Order: sequence, then C-alpha cells, then structure tokens
Amino acid sequence: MTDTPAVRVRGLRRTYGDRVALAGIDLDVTCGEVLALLGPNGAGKTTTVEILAGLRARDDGEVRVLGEDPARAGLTWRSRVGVVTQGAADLAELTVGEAVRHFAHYHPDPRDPGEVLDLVGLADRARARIRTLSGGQRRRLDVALGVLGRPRLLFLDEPTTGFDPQARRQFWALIRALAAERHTTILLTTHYLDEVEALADRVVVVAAGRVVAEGDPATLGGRATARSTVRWTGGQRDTDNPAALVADLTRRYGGTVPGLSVTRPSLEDAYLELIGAPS
Ligand SMILES: Nc1ncnc2c1ncn2[C@@H]1O[C@H](COP(=O)(O)OP(=O)(O)OP(=O)(O)O)[C@@H](O)[C@H]1O
Repeated sequence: MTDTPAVRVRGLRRTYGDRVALAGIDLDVTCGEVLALLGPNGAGKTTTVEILAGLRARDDGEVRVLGEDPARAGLTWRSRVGVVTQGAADLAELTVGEAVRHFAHYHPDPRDPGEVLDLVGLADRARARIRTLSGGQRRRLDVALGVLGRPRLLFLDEPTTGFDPQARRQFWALIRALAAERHTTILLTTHYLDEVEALADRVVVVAAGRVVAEGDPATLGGRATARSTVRWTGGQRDTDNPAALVADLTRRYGGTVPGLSVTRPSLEDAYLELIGAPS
C-alpha cells in the first residue's frame, strides 16, 4: 500500500439534459482496498465508475485516478486500469482463448493468457466459442479481460448480477484472490448486501447522486451499537442490554426460553434506513 490514494474525487457533478445524475460526489479509495459503491437504481453508481474509468465525461469536479485525470490520461494510464462494465464487447464468434490472447496484445506487460484463464476458472473452456458460454462464464471472461493487463485498479460494475448462488460464491473467491495480490485496488458496485459483507473493506452508499454514508460494512449506519431486538414465543422487545433481558426471561420461564432470538440491525436494515426506504 502507498499513501497516495488510488482514487480521489471532489465535487463530482454530471447531468444528462436536466436530470442530475451526480450532485457533488466526494470519494477516496485507498490503495489496496476493496471499496463497494452501493445504492438504489439510478443512484449514479455506473456514471461514477465510468467517469473514473475515463469512459464518460464529467460536468464539474476534481477527479484523480492513480494520480491522473481520466479525462486526459493516456495509454500508459489506461493499461493500469481494468474495467468490467455492464455492457461487454461483442466477441461472440471468438473462442475464449482467442479473445484472451488477442486482448493481451493491447497491454505492455500482460499476464500469461493461460494463467488468467486458470485464475477465473475458464481453463477448460479455452476452445469454446464465447456465444456458447453461460452468463456466469461470460462474466468470468469479462473479468479475465479486465485483469489481463495487471491493473493497479480494477472497476467492477455489478459483476454478479444474474449469477446463481454457487457462481456468486466462486466469483467472490476470485475477487478475494485478486484483492490478496499486491497492488490490486478494487472498486465494486453492487446491489447485494451479502456481497458487500463478503468482499468490501469499506462501503460508500450513494442515493440520488450524493454520498449518504460511508464506513466499515460491520458498523455502517451505527448498526454495531444499535439496540438489539429480543424475540421469544409470546413477545419481543428492543433493548440496549440483551444479556440482562435474556437472563430475566430464562428465570421467568424456569429454563429454556421458547423461540428465543437476539438480533441487531442487519446491513440491509442499516442500508434501507440510510437511503430512506419505507420499512
Ligand atoms: N446515457 C444516459 N442518458 C440519460 N440519462 C442517463 C444516462 N445514463 C444514466 N442516466 C441517468 O442518470 C442517473 C444515474 O444513472 P446510473 O446508471 O449512473 O445509476 P446506477 O446507480 O448505476 O443505477 P443502476 O443500479 O440501476 O445500474 C439515472 O437517473 C439515469 O436515468
């Protein structure tokens, strides 16, 4: 890790016609971390990622990605940034191996194409035409292409949308392996709260083009210190001291408390509260 942030954004604004997509976003991503950008549909996540990746223009604000302005950065910068967006290129008639070998030529110091296919679990599909891949395999190929150039920073825009549960777990293992490599910073957008808990060191919540919260997934929205809810057959109560209440119930029931559970707000509870969703 270094002290220079991988991403530094101040006052980022973008409108489409009279629709304000980004109303002044501030964002810092530290080198080596996995940062999740979370927010409801239309919050501005894709717009933010695409501006940071140099794929979209901004109206206003200061943006530094790996120390450069993506609107002006050149080929050397581009080779240090990996992008996996929602609209992947149309490569249907190539085989998996051909695609990876072809795109390796775009990078000054590419990873070995065979190693990349191993990394994403596609080695046994190298000879398959891309149009024959399943949705999950296709996304893995997108990631393979995104990491070919040994990026210092990897953008993943909703990488597991449409995956089955097993494919999501495998994908998480892949992202963890990448994150464990030195110098790979990951900025991930997602709608899945379990994905944030599984992968992210830090989470930034955006809603209507603004940052509404940021922090550690375990403590977001004050959930680590929030009141607990104790439920049992026949009752429920919110309390700051669940241990005392459970002890009291245990005495009252003369032993086992029927249907006992003690819960704190989940990340989903904290998130829905932060974005102002009706409960
Ligand atoms: N090319 C475009 N032209 C016009 N409006 C756009 C365009 N792209 C995005 N917008 C609008 O900008 C706002 C932010 O969209 P964006 O795609 O960045 O949100 P998002 O958080 O990625 O949403 P989702 O979770 O649905 O992918 C939305 O109101 C959207 O309708």
